[in-house]
Amino acid sequence: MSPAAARRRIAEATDWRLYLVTDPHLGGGQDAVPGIVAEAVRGGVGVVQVRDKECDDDEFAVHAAAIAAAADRAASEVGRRVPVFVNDRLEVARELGLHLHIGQRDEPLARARAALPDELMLGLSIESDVQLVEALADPAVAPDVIGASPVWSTATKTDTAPALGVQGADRIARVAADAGVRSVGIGGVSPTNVADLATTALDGVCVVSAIMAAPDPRAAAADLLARWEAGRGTR
Ligand SMILES: Cc1ncc(COP(=O)(O)OP(=O)(O)O)c(N)n1
Ligand SMILES: Cc1ncsc1CCOP(=O)(O)O
Ligand SMILES: [Mg+2]
Repeated sequence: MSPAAARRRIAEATDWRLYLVTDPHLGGGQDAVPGIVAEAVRGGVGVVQVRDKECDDDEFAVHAAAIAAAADRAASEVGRRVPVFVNDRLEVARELGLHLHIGQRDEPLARARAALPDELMLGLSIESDVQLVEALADPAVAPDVIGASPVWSTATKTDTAPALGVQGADRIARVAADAGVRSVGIGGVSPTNVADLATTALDGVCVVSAIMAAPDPRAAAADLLARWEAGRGTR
């Protein structure tokens, strides 16, 4: 099997329903994050992204390696595979052999795809229909997953494009699905609105504060997943 085919297999086998993006501030500091991630995986998180906008690449690499090890251990306890993405930092993703998520103002898509080993997934933030058309134009460099961003405005990240809303996220998810690309919705997702997104064509939701700031990350993850499933049932 070619590395690109292996990557497609990983994307197909991944449970995208609940995707956690880490935040050391909300989690009580970098050292607390691996434990939170492990608990969140035990609660049902299927994908993790390591995000820290402040530290340098060397510190980030140590932090990401600790999170990836914690996610792996917790995933094997529950008999699953949980892919780990690095936010923004291409060189760290390459160094650690982790997947990469980039946004519209990060490394250009074609350059990131060319620099990332073929077996590693590439995620891309999509803020508009036009951005998605551009991202899908060349299947050789198209992302493996997109983050429809932001669905709702959020205090966790204020330098975002205007909110897409449920309908905007659904429109983007449908176009992505037609191209065989997975999609998750990010921004303001909480227990009170996750079921609304489950009625769309999205493959899942992506959260930061709903898990990182929760008193019990495992219970928070299980609750979000149960509400997603309940909403999915009404589709
Ligand atoms: C899954 C997912 N979707 C969107 C984003 C946002 O990425 P970006 O716009 O590059 O912003 P930062 O996260 O880098 O501040 C994401 N991280 N993950
Ligand atoms: C990283 C990111 N990208 C778009 S919104 C966002 C933050 C989402 O955080 P929360 O889940 O706490 O609203
Ligand atoms: Mg980014």
